[in-house]
Amino acid sequence: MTGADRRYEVILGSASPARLTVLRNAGLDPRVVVADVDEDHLLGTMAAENPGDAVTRLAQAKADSVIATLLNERVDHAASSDAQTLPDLVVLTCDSMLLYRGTLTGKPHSAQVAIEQWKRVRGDEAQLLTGHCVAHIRGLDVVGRSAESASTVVRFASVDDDEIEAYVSTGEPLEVAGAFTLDGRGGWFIAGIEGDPSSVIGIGLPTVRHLLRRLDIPVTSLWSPTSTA
Ligand SMILES: Nc1nc2c(ncn2[C@@H]2O[C@H](COP(=O)(O)OP(=O)(O)OP(=O)(O)O)[C@@H](O)[C@H]2O)c(=O)[nH]1
Repeated sequence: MTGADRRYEVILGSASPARLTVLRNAGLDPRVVVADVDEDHLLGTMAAENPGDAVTRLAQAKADSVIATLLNERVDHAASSDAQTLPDLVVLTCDSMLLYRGTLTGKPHSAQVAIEQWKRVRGDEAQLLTGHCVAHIRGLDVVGRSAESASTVVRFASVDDDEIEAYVSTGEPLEVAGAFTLDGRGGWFIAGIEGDPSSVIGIGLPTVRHLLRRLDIPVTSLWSPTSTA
């Protein structure tokens, strides 16, 4: 049986509504299983790591957490029937951070930090890094894993203080990496990007396609049936 013939269930190991929307708009209908990872603690142990490797390691840690949850589910199921009869699982996890002048930043979490972030980057450019991990589970075994990061140059417009205050007051930038959204109100203030827009929003479609191909899984075999089919 080739990768194109097998039945898969896609698992998005993320609480990110943006990642879910990107995947649904791109033809997948993932089940969400949120990872339980202390990202700040893990990041603290990776100070010396290359930034791209750091976000990839975070994505892999999220994958480890989600895989453990899924295998526990399956072990319970296997007690009552053969786990081999279950569909294969494709697990997707990510971690996004902004790299600016050598410093990685995640979500601001507060208005003050978001305002400071915008006043630093306005009129300048930075890289939005997203680490990706793809894992393939068959029965009770992880039969494949691949991971890599994607980098997109983001050019920030020369926004004025009033625009920054107005944007931050919406609350939108507080819980997104780099304190901006490309596909939301932040879009007014992004002068341009060089690279994959989906990776900026949270999950890079070309990167995931490439990682799936490494596991001999065509992304088209994961697509939901089209309404015209
Ligand atoms: N809508 C939108 N969200 C963005 C953008 N840039 C970053 N984000 C979000 O910022 C968040 C980055 O934080 P992460 O730690 O990678 O992910 P998370 O939201 O904590 O969710 P987990 O995957 O469960 O850790 C993600 O939810 C991204 O989707 C953007 O341009 N648009």
